[in-house]
Amino acid sequence: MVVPGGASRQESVRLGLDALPPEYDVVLVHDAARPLVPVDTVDAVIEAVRDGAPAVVPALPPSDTVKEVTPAAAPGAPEPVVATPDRSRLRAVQTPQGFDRQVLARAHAEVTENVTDDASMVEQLGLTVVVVPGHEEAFKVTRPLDLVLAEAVLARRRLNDGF
Ligand SMILES: C[C@](O)(CO)[C@H](O)COP(=O)(O)O
Repeated sequence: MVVPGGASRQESVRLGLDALPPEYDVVLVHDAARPLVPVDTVDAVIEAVRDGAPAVVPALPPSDTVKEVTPAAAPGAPEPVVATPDRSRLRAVQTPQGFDRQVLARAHAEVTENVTDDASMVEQLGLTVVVVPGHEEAFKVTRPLDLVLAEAVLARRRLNDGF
């Protein structure tokens, strides 16, 4: 089933949820921009939801040190650093994000502010979101270099797996 998207990522997810037949109680929200996510990652997300987690995200520890900044005083000016979060507690989150259907529906009914992922809406309900291991091949293909990497991943898969 294909449903026309909305004006925002949240609205598109909500429209998809509204159209979902009643028999499905686990819902995955995936970025089309992550076409190479391995099936094992998808399976791990589904399994964690089936095991009782209200919301599950695949994620990787960042390999860079991450800084929090304040916005630059003028466009192009250097940004002042305000903090360096402890990297061992940070995770770079991917998709598909998995949800108990009722929980995701409640999040979309109650949370109105703009967010960058659905799991953060569940966090705002005060429910626990859990992390399962993500995969380096689940990166977003949004920049020219990502396309080069995607082609390399596909070439390796063709060589190793025949597809
Ligand atoms: C959901 C997401 O992929 C998690 O990293 C990310 O937030 C999506 O961001 P986008 O700007 O909507 O691609």
